[in-house]
Amino acid sequence: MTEPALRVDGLTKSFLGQTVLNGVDLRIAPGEIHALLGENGAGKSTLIKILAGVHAADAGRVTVAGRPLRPRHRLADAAAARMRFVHQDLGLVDELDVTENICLTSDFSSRGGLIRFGASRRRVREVLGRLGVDIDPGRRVGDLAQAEKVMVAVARAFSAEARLIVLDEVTASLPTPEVARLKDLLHQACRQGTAFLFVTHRLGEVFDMADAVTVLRDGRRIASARPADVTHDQLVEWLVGRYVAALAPRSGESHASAGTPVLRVKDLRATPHHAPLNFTVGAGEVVAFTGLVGSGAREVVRCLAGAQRPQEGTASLRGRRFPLGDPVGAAGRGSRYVAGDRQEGIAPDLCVRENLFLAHYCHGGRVLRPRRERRAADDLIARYDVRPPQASELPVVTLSGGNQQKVAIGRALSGAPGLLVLDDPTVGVDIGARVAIHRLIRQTADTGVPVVLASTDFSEVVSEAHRAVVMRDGRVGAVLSGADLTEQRLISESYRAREVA
Ligand SMILES: Nc1ncnc2c1ncn2[C@@H]1O[C@H](COP(=O)(O)OP(=O)(O)OP(=O)(O)O)[C@@H](O)[C@H]1O
Repeated sequence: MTEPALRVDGLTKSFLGQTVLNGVDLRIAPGEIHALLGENGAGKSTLIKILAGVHAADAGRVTVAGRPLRPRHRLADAAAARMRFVHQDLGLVDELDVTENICLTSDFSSRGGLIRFGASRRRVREVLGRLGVDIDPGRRVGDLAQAEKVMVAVARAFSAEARLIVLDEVTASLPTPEVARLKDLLHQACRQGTAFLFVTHRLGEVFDMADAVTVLRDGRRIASARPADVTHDQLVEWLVGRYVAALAPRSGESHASAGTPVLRVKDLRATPHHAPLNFTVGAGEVVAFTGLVGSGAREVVRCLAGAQRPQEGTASLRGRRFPLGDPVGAAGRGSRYVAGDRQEGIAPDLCVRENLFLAHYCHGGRVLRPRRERRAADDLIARYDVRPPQASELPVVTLSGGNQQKVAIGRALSGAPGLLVLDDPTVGVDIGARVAIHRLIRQTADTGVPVVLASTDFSEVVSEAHRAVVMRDGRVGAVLSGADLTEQRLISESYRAREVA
């Protein structure tokens, strides 16, 4: 009988007396794509870090292709067992080309101590060819689209003759069509015997890509199954511990029509590659900018938030000049921003409570008495379901990634914003928090606040936006609303724009 590519038995780990993994078992067959699901803080990253040798388990055993790793194994042991890890930041060097990035970890071809660049490039071309990836090995990685970067990172892991590749939320900010390209690549690698452990919060990807799925909840393995044998509702129940009707997949709903335009943007060119863009957003309207990665949608939203300086353009909010590319000026007009990049969104040296009140104090809010501030922080933690519930005084960096995102959202929504600007607000958050965040965005919009959203998640765009602006190469490809705003149209318009350009 073939040994599993990975076998995990009774893995247990505690941090500061809190049990984070509790006797977790896992089996992954060679050539299998195995999805790992769990709410924020369920223990997925901790499991992966133990596999990688970053954290030592308190108990349990890891066996790779029939050979047990020694207890408290190190990074080098994981590498020797041919496990490779692709994290969300991908770990690529933008300044180097594809060949250099791939050979950095899997060795350059050399003779007599000298690197043979031609031979290295040929080898990389052969690896990319085996995976069906059409990227020139000489291209600078910084010039690639995000989906291509993900493919280079997977190819790099694959080229090291990996037996098991762990993908930690690498699809989190990839739009639906680009996930389909990644799926083809994984299937190519699987045919050659490589197995994948694949962390995602998108249940659709489990049904679309995975051969098997394991669900963790509060550090315990709740179930493992084949996606074909379970329903969406069953997965949700395993994830959150009960059936929650609100977590069923939502299709586009007819929103109340938007009010009169309050935000007017004129001739905005976010970068030298953008065409001038004119748009308005009504009171209570949610306008989404979307498209394939690199379409230029995100930059438009970042200019509004002040996170990026535009080339040119002017704006007004409720009749008053609104500064573009000026974070302090934008905040002074009541704009609140949730950054897509979590590193940008939190102050890592501060605790959760301090992070929650950062915007309040930075914008001249009244100083609260310590006890009142602690109580208010606890209320926000409960409202946004930040875990653990006693997180108030913990350093924010000890929270799981998704819970850090909930803190950033809580900070933006807690005041009374005059404009809400969101960049992929639900990346990395679990489905329960996603529903809660969407509800809060809608409640905020319902009070007359204009909302501008950049999102790579087409189902989010369909369910939350009144209007979607599909961009490509810094230009508007299409504007969709009402019955035209469907995932299918978003996909076809994203690609149609590419063909037209
Ligand atoms: N170094 C650490 N010190 C203290 N606590 C930690 C540390 N790393 C993780 N934790 C805690 O362990 C728990 C599990 O975190 P983990 O990052 O594994 O969750 P996750 O399932 O990956 O969540 P997410 O989906 O948000 O990434 C969380 O409660 C987190 O606060």
